[in-house]
Amino acid sequence: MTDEVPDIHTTAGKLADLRQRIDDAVHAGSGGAVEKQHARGKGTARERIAMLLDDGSFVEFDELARHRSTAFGMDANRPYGDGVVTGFGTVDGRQVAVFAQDFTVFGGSLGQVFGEKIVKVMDFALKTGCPMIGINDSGGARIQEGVVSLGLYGEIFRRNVHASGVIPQISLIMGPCAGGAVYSPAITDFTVMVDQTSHMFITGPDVIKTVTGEDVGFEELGGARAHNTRSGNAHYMAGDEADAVDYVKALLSYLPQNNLDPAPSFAGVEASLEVSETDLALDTLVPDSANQPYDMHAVIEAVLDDGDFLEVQPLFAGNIVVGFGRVEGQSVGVVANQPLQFAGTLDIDASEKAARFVRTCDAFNIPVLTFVDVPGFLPGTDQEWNGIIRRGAKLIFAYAEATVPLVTIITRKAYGGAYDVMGSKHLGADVNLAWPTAQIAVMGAQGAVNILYRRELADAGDPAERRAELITEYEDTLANPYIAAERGYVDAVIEPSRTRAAVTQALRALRTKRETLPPKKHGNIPL
Ligand SMILES: CC(=O)SCCNC(=O)CCNC(=O)[C@H](O)C(C)(C)COP(=O)(O)OP(=O)(O)OC[C@H]1O[C@@H](n2cnc3c(N)ncnc32)[C@H](O)[C@@H]1OP(=O)(O)O
Repeated sequence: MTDEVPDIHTTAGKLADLRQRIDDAVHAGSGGAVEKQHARGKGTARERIAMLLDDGSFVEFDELARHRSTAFGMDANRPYGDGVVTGFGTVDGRQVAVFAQDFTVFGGSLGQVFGEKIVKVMDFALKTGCPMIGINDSGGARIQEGVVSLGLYGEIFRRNVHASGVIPQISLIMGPCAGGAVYSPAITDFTVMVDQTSHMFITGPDVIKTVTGEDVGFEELGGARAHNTRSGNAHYMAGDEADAVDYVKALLSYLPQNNLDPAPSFAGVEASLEVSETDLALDTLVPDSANQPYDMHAVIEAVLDDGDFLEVQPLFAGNIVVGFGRVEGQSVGVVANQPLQFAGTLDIDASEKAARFVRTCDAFNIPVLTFVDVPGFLPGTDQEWNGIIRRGAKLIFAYAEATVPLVTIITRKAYGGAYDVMGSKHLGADVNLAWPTAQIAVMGAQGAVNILYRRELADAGDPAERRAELITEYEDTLANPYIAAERGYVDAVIEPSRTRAAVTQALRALRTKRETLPPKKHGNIPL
């Protein structure tokens, strides 16, 4: 831009003045700050928005907003935009609202005007019913503005809560996100972090060192890997910013604009119900030995269109697998026990991961497919004392209150309380199917025989031989799907190769499902 001061008494001058202000806003961060940002492998707020939105679709709000703070000499530095870029645009032609915190201006710290801009765009998303995408890269509450900053955080959290279950909310963490600032992403539906360049924590390494004496670095404490593998706070660990943005776009493709919209569907896709080669492979998937694992991904991919499965939280609680796919072009959510990890047992992390996912699907009108191979809950004092009772109950709560179509397929084990929990008929599933390899019982044969025949085994001449006989008898009598089928607890026992066709037919029939729960203020899910 030229240094020439435009004559604002003329129309041409007024236009030139506007252009100059816009240019100043676009270049609010200093050259040095932008260079530092790029050197860290990070984009600027505007570069990130450009990566997310369809070309030329971005419409900005409050580009010329500036802070009114005078403390600590702040009045000498009043950049346009105040460190956050907000507005709306489209992703694959569908509207989204967006804010991107700009670390190159005041470290992306949140002051009053910054906060008001975010509040405004959130209100816009809620009243127009479009997804809200937040890009976080910030030093947190703007220290110079004190409690006003904290107030605005509270305003944002309240809107996150009110928007929860109404519009999809997705957080990208692309830099620091510390202190109270973490609670906005925590309330949103999905949090995506970038490996090595993003951090989230309530208290940082220095405070931790002072208070507890622990030595821990940023990355170990709150990096993308820590939150994707240990805490479960994040849903995807991206290799870089482009990967993170691609994941968010993929997520959006499965989600409706809001809770009043049906989930996206690619009209005109009609699945063949003929058994295909991929379908046939399922007939030989389950090993003869009940102790041998197999990869549940094979089943999921055989059922979903083109085998496309977008896994959510793939690095956390691998004993349960959750994610999105499509059946006949229609979005579905998948919840599946994974025999490859802890034999697919349910523990606290798996229960909470699946419960949140089922509730996300239910809020956004996405049918849930559940694949069951679960030997029970993970035993141990660690699990009991950390609250597997109340935390495992969340999964029951989530299934029982879900009113979207629920289709459950038992591939092998469905033992004990875990049988009930995993999308059983009794919790309200619509169509329940079992493979002939299903074992639906109170417990596995070993445990059952030890309890039922303790005295007989103690007295037996050859206890090992007698135990083997009793185990076979138990397996032949109880560890199968037919007792459940006799009672209608499963609607049909099907050959594995018929699974895709059976699921497709079930979902076709359930498209018109309407179910409502008794009116109430809200349930009281055990938190
Ligand atoms: C509710 C809450 O949010 S509580 C949390 C309050 N926030 C904090 O405690 C974090 C404070 N900030 C920091 O610790 C560091 O700035 C970090 C770790 C976030 C980033 O460190 P670096 O990448 O080295 O960046 P650096 O510290 O140079 O910050 C960049 C600029 O942003 C400014 N800045 C960073 N955080 C803040 C803040 N919270 N308030 C005001 N200015 C800030 C810095 O003063 C610096 O300004 P300058 O370029 O004019 O010198």
